[in-house]
Amino acid sequence: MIDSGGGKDTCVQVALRIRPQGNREKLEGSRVCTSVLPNDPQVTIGGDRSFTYDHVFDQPTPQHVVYESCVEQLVDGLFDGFNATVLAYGQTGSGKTHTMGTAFDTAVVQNEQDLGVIPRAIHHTFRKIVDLKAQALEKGILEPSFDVSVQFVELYNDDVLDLLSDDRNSSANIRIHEDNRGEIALHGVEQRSVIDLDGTMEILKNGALNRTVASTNMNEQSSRSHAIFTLHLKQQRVVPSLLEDVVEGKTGDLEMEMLTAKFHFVDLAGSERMKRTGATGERAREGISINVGLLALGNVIAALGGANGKVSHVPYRDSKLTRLLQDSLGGNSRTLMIACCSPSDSDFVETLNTMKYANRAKEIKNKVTANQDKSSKMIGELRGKIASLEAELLEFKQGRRTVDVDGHEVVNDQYHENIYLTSEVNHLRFRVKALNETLDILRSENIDLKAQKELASIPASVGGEGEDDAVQATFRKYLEELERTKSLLYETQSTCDQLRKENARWKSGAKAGGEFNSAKLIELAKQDIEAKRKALAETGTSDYSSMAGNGGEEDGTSNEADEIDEDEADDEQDEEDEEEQRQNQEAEALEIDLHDVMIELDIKEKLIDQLERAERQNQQIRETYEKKLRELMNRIKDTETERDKVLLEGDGKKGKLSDDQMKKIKQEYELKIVELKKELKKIEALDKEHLKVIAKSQRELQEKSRLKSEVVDLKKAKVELIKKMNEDKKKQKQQQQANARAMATKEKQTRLQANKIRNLEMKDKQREQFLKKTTSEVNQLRKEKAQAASAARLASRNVGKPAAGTGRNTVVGGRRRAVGAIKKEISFSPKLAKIKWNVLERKIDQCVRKRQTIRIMESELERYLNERQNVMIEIVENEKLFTKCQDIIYRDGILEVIDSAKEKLQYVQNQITYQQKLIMDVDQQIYGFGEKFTQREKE
Ligand SMILES: Nc1ncnc2c1ncn2[C@@H]1O[C@H](COP(=O)(O)OP(=O)(O)OP(=O)(O)O)[C@@H](O)[C@H]1O
Repeated sequence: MIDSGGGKDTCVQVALRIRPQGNREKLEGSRVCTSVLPNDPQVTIGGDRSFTYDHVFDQPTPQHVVYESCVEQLVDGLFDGFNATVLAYGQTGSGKTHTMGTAFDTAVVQNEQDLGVIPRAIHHTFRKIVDLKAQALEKGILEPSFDVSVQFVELYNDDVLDLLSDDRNSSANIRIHEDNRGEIALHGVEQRSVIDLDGTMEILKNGALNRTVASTNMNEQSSRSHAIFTLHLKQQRVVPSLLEDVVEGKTGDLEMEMLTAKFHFVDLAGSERMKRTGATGERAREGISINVGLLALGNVIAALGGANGKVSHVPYRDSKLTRLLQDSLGGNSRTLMIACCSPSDSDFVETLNTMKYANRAKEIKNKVTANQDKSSKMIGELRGKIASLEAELLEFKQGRRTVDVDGHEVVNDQYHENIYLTSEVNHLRFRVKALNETLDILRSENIDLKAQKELASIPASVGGEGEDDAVQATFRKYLEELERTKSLLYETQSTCDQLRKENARWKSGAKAGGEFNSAKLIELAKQDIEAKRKALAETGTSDYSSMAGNGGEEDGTSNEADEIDEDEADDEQDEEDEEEQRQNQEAEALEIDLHDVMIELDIKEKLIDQLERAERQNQQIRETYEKKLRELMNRIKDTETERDKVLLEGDGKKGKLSDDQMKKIKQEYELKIVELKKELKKIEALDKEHLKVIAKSQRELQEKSRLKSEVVDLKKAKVELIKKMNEDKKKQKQQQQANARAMATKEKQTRLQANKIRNLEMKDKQREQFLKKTTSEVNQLRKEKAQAASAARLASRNVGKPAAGTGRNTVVGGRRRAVGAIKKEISFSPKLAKIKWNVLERKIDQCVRKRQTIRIMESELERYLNERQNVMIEIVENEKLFTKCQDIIYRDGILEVIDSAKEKLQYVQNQITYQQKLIMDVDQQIYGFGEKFTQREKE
């Protein structure tokens, strides 16, 4: 089972798949050289060499078993944000494309059982999406949203080609990019969004058919490139851990999280031997490129699975293939390598190599973590915060909440008071309406009473009751008219009062030159605009001149030689920083200017608005005046005619109304007319005054149009300024990009230099250690020599006076030690180093010779394999001849030939087995020696 990961070290999983023997192999008489024990992930090759992997699939294993055993769980992990990679490796024709499921044949409809890993994974992904959505619906929570997209590229002759692009030559724009989290991504490659199985399968099929394929001796449809199909999955879902809490009622908040993961399906091109594939020309060139890529991959695997798990330098950058697979090997990905091999002994060497390659890959440790977007969690929190703050702000705006002098938040009483007062106002409005209605009733009653009173004061009429009613009605009419005129007069008076007040305010404003003097304001604004415009023009020219200056400087800089000198690099860096700072300052200045212009525009527009409003007001006032004048004049006219009519009627009814009464009525009317005329005069005077105001506003209007044109100018200036800012920003961006490029090159060079320095330092250290060791050895020898010399001196002094029984022995012993020491001194010399060197050379020579032996044995094996093929052909042809031939004598002869061919076949087969065994033995020896050699080197 694949580990769950979670930031822990996870080993690369390895599965070995042995394909069934092909017809050609059977015809050639190839024997099966691999054996797998049932229910044991172990494979044995050549009878006695065994390898153990995470999974071993023998010849008849169907596609779904491979998928379900080791790929399905990787697809499941994709939905928890874990990256995954499936890597198919193996010799040409070993079944990689078949296993991955990209062997599409336009003529043949693929059987569902034959579907490989990729189609099954796509199917699984879309089925899981539907299931997860249904589960969410069932639980009554927010449905997760998914965004699936695919990429399909091939690495052909170390060029990355987009298999989904119409332009096959677009590789120039494709870049391999490593982001700051160390994730590898391809830029310039089409990433197609997909929504269902059919659409994705169509894309996969089209891409696979675009892949470079050619026929070789080993495979009819041999892939000539490494292909990488990538499935990207973006998922937004409710955080599952919190979901349980919500279901249990512990919390009511659901949090969303964003998960991203990618699944690389890598179908590597098969390793091949030119001799066997028969590749020449273009095919040979492709073969070399394939092998180079695989060799680089092998080096990366070897470095990652290094001794004791210590990884020093991993040569990812040696090829594009390894660079693209950087995440998958030693990075953040659950990786499965499916090593494909042939069971036939004719592919013995390749199969053995594949098994060794896969064995090394088992040692690689990846660090797997879920790609969860931490910011999505934060966004949820921030959204909640914004909502509560908005609600709070609304309360502040409404005045419900305030802050007291101590800075404490308090709920405002005024808010409640306002609500109370608003309801009171509504109530009072209602009351006013009711009172108005009562007033109307009282007024009409008053008129009735007045009319009755007037009538009572008139002596009893001659015309009887009917005539009295008529007179009362006339009185009523007059009195009503009188009341109406009175109320109109009150209204007009109050309007006049208001206008008078307003006029006085305007006048006082004009006198004081206060803030309401629009003419003055406009004047001020004009002056301001002029000043700003001048300032802007000056800034603009200075900007351009400074920019031009910069351009010159830049040219100068770009022409400088690109020497890798640290001081120079620092200076350049400083200059670049200064330049950047200056440009930033300029941009800031421009932005301030733009801000000022915008404020100016705002002020001007507000002014114009104010003027327009004043103009509208004037117009309205003027219209009201004119209306009032018209009305008053009409009313005077009406009252006059009414008076004349009443007097005439009074004349006609002589005897009914006395002269005094007539006079009184006349006087009343005259009085009214005089009052109305007075009013008219007043309004005419006001009208005149208002006309003056209008004339003034006309002048202001002219100012306004001037202002408007200035605003247009200012807007133009703003557009120009924005354009200029954009241009500057563009230039700045280009400059920054150029700087970044230069920096990257410098960094690369620095890195290279650092590497060089490190290597040299290491060598120095080694030399130092060697020197130390040698010096201590020399010192030791010197010491011994000195001891020997002193012993010799002592011995010579003691000559002639030997100690009883020991004298001679001591001398001899001393001499011997001295000679030994001298011998030792002689043994440490260039001669000794030469001997050591020779040993080393011999060992290297031995190793090379063993490798050469393997090569010879391999070609010998190949010779026997060819021979077996020929013998098989001979046997088959003779058997055919035998069945066809009727002649008994001739048939006997054929039988004899067949028998001897079979004997030869047996011999050749034995030779093949022997050669394979030999190869394995020597291979093991070299491996062992190689280990020892490395150890010695370390020592
Ligand atoms: N497990 C299998 N069952 C049946 N047939 C298989 C199996 N594996 C491979 N084959 C057949 O073997 C042939 C070669 O397989 P395939 O093209 O997949 O090899 P390959 O490793 O991709 O080769 P190359 O590296 O040259 O592209 C094909 O005809 C394929 O159908």
